[in-house]
Amino acid sequence: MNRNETLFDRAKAHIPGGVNSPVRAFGSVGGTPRFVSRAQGAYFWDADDKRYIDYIGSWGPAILGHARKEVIDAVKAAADFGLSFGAPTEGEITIAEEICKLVPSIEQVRLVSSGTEATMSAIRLARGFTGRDAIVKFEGCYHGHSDSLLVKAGSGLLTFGNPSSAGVPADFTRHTLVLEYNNVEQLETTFAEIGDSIACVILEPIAGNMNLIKPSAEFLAALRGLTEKHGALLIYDEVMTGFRVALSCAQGLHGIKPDLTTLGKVVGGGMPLAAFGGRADVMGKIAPLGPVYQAGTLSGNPLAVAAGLATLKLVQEPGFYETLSARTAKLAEGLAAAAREAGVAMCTDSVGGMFGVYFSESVPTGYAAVTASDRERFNRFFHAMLAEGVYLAPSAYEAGFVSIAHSEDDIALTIAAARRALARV
Ligand SMILES: Cc1ncc(COP(=O)(O)O)c(CN[C@@H](CN)CCC(=O)O)c1O
Repeated sequence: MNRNETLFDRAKAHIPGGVNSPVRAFGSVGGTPRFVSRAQGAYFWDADDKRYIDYIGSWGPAILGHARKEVIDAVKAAADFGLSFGAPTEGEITIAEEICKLVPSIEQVRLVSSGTEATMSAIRLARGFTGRDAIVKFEGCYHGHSDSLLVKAGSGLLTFGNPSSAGVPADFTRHTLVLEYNNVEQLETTFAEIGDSIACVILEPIAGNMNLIKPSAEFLAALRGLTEKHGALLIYDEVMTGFRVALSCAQGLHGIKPDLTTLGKVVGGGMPLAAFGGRADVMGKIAPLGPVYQAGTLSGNPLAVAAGLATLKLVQEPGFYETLSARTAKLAEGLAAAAREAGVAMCTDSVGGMFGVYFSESVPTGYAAVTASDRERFNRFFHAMLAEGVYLAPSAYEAGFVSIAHSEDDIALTIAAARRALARV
């Protein structure tokens, strides 16, 4: 056995499934997870000291590449002054000011420690602000694992959701309606029927948890118009897209002003920091100002704030997103060209530093199309690329991520590896 296999066996003795987050177990693609021993820039090395070009980047946070010196130094410096105080610090003010400057729809922001906390809190706030219980999400969008969001679509259009996880009482999901992403007509019908009882609609404004799926302009316009008309709040879950697709986030690309936004991943630079924020009148309902309770021992943790501030400073460097987007597009186009040359039905898409690889004839526009793609062929491609030293997301239903540390050479090496891999799948 190699060291990854030995470590996986050892991990399973005391950690359920051997991992601290399910997707890491390679359950969807099979095989043995790679245990990271160290990482630097675009690369990580596994327990057998094999190098991989990393296209997960911690599922989005590592937009600067791993172990970026300025971020590491900021965390080290902060650590010398203490790790956590349970009392306010100036750094929390500074990062709140930076987030509000970069995301104009956010007038007030509360820091938390994970995307799940951010979306759970934003939904509770929307319910508290509107006095309504019903919420709307979309099939294929993931917003973390709070009970009211672990829901699969009900049988009919206006039938509320059923739990998608054991341990979630049906009662906890009976206020959650699950609709189809990009389905404008269904959205219009739903709001016509029950719009005045909907507290909020939450969506990934560019989906990344059913692979990369882009919204149509009509869908975005309908979301904003209908929520406004019926007094429901529009929550943009930008945990993945925030500062990933553009400095102004997905909402800046769309020219849409949501009522609330959730952030995570990039905003914490790889440390446990996430946030929810938006309209001041809505945020004014959150404790200690208002009746909606929310709290956290490690919220606004000084080391996480230091990593986030260092990251937000560096992504504002001139040309950062132009370079990142161009590199990511070059990768996506190169992979698609390699598939055409190999006669393999694989296509790609990208936006900012995110990309999607689909084993289908055309780029999917929603969940049903993604699930119709050739997952088995993706799994073979995943392992062929792993053997080539390229680490893609271990699931056909996840997006990939490029960092500013991925060089033109890394992109060229990846495309060359794909040519060899596609000949074998
Ligand atoms: C749009 C969006 N919203 C919320 C979350 C939950 O964030 P966390 O609780 O994992 O920090 C996520 C988490 N994303 C997954 C990647 N598909 C995290 C990886 C994992 O679960 O291990 C997200 O993508």
